[in-house]
Amino acid sequence: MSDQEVDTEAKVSGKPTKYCLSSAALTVAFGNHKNQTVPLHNVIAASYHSDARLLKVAYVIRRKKKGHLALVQLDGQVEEAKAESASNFAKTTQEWAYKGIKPNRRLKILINPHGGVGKGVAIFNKHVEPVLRAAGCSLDIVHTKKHGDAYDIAKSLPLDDFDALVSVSGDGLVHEVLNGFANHEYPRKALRMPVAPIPTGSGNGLSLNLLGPDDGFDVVAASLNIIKGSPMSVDVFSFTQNGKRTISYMSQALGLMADLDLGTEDLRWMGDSRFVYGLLRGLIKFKACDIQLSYKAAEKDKKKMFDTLKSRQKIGSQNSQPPTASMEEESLALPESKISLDDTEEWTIFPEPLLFLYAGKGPYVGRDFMAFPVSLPDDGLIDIVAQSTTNTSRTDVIASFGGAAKGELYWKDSLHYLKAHAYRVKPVLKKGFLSIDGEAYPFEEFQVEVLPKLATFISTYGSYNAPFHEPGAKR
Ligand SMILES: Nc1ncnc2c1ncn2[C@@H]1O[C@H](COP(=O)(O)OP(=O)(O)OP(=O)(O)O)[C@@H](O)[C@H]1O
Repeated sequence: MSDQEVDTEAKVSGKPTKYCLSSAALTVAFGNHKNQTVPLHNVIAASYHSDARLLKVAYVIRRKKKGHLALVQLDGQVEEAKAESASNFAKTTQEWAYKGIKPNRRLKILINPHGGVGKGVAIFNKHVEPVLRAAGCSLDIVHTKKHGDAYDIAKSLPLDDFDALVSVSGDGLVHEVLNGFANHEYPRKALRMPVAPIPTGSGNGLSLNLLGPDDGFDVVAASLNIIKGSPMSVDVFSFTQNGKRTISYMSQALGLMADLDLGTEDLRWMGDSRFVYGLLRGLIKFKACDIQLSYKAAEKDKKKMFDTLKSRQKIGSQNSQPPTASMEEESLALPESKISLDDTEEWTIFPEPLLFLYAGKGPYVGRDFMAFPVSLPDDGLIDIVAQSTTNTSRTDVIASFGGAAKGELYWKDSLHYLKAHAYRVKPVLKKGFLSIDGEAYPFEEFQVEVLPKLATFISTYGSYNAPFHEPGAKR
């Protein structure tokens, strides 16, 4: 045992068990079983209860290499002679497991019982609540009863009573929460409240972006993120339509990309497969959506955007900590729009008919589609993807969707990809779908502008966790 290690022993279910703690991991050896080594990040609680001489340790581990995380709670009976060592061990484990992280977080939890295939409550009760309770979090749980409840709760949330807001839902409820915060008495302070998803909707893009493709649908990984993750500042968008401003945090879609979401509501029973079905249906029709797109571009060079992403990934979490706001700043209103609706200076009108327009932040918009692979949480820009119907065939576009889950569409010459400060859409025809963060909005003229670093999510990685490579690159 080195200076950096602490150990103790106890009996778990009558079996002698050895615990060894290093600065990186906890190792547990039960009787003759193989040692279990748990990274400290996955250790969520350790305590010693002198009255019953009980050492309690809780962590989450993957039982199979590619399996989901599962909660392990060890209650070890400690011999009298080992009481002091067990007590020190518990204290040190708790300290090391929460280095730089606030333990026992106070959580406001919103559950949409009807999100996705309607299993949100059951999943929360069985898999999420036990983990959060084992970590000593305090839970204030509300089941939303209708559309709009999450907005109202966020709008009047007593901000000092909670460390984070947890949304047991899909991406739609988070849209409501952020808009509730934007209309709070102290909107800036409200938007600094860290928000984290437990993925139980049909669209769970936010969870995929924060946790990555392997863990994005793992509700225990999402719980661990809530317990151990750090606040990460993110840009959001000001979406103005008919003089009304709404906050969008993820995506705006028109044409094929809106049809596959809003045009497949009747196929909810399919879970997120309905998006794939909608995509194929739309690609076969290959119908242009009649809109005029214009934007204020910041960058169009795909290689440069890719290189910026890679250098940001190298810096990792150092960049992501939210700046602390002063009291005066926190009581300010939301920032005003900087770009007026009639501004045309440095604006470009996109000249081609569009199969779809997709704009947003966060690489994944669904499990099967990394739409914005070079998106960054806080570059102050919005990524815009425009697929024209000229100079490309239906077969080419269908073929290019083969690599959509890995963001490979990005490299196709026929796909226009750019980063912009703002953009504007004017529908030419009357009929169509417009999806804002997966929610239906009127198919009417609108403008979108970036509001830098206004909202806060809880993140384990300090940026999005979406693996994206150059074509042919070694993995
Ligand atoms: N009890 C409820 N009954 C009906 N709708 C609700 C309820 N609670 C919330 N909603 C609404 O359900 C919508 C979708 O929420 P959620 O984020 O959970 O799922 P989603 O993945 O975005 O969409 P989906 O409904 O396709 O699963 C939101 O607009 C929200 O306002």
